[in-house]
Amino acid sequence: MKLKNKLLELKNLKTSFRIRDDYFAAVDDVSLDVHKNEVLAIVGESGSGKSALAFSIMGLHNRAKIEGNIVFKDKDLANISISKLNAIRGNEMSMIFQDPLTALNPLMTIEEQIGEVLQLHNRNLSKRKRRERVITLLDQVGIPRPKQTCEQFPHELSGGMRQRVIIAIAIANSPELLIADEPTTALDVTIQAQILDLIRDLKEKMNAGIILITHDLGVVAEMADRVAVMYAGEIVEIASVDTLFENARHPYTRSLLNSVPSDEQQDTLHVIQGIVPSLKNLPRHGCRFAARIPWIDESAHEENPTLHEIAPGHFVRCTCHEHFYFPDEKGDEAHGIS
Ligand SMILES: Nc1ncnc2c1ncn2[C@@H]1O[C@H](COP(=O)(O)OP(=O)(O)OP(=O)(O)O)[C@@H](O)[C@H]1O
Repeated sequence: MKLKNKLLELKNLKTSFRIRDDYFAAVDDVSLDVHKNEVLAIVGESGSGKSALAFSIMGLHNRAKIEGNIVFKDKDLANISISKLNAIRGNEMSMIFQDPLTALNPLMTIEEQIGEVLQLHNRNLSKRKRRERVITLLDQVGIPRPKQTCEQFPHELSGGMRQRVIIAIAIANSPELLIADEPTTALDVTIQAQILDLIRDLKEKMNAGIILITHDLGVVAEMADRVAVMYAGEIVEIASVDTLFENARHPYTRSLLNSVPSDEQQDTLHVIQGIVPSLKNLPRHGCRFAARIPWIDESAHEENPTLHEIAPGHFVRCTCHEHFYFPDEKGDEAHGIS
């Protein structure tokens, strides 16, 4: 796939949190690009660093140490003043948060909350024009009675409606980059499909670049152009969505895909056991996934694993993928760690 119009470039991004007297990297040396009119999905288990990555791009970590570069349209967000960052956030770049209740102010009406974002980035907007724009946005995100909803408070709306309001806020100023962190996790399937349609519209009609963080590989298959797989703070594989589903290489990606039952695979479902270690206990040297595939010989791993471009646009970390296999269901004791 030919990609142009780079919108965002992360260069060796490292986000570390302080635990007692030391810093521990939750995002470790991540480099990736996002382009206009592209959905880049970021997948990985809980604790792999997806939200920490998103919050770093938005500059929302209070006390984390951020190293590396976050280049958005030629500005390095990791190294600009908070006032310059505030002019970009909610305007050229915005985020849909996981939990609509905590992201909305319970004491403000829906009109006030959306109006606030509009006003912040366009002080000359008259009250009448602002209200018109709020109503248009609510209509655009599929809220059936926008005028009535304007007067309501968040607790008066259903989960699906609240999530639509969050999206209306996120797209209020037609962002060029949108980060959606598990935007549909809490919603039922029908609402989920509608919200995903809205995000797709934003990409296609407004030419936006979208980072979609999700656990759900079905959502990835439906929405993504490219996929980055994160494990223990690192990107372990990046590929186009078709390549990822047809020819995933990294043992972690393969086990993620293998944990989703498919029609052909009813009898054998090899799930690699264990979880992402806690931040303090992350392995910092060698292949971070090695402990979860102990039946693969140590010599298969690189000493300092890097991302290798094994085909155009397809990057895989470490050489262990060349030697990886799922242990036979019967016979092999080393089926995973518990
Ligand atoms: N503010 C913080 N202080 C200390 N550790 C943190 C902080 N935020 C996140 N972490 C740790 O960083 C690691 C990555 O967390 P993160 O929330 O980014 O994972 P995630 O992949 O988004 O998980 P989930 O899918 O559950 O949201 C975890 O070990 C988490 O406990």
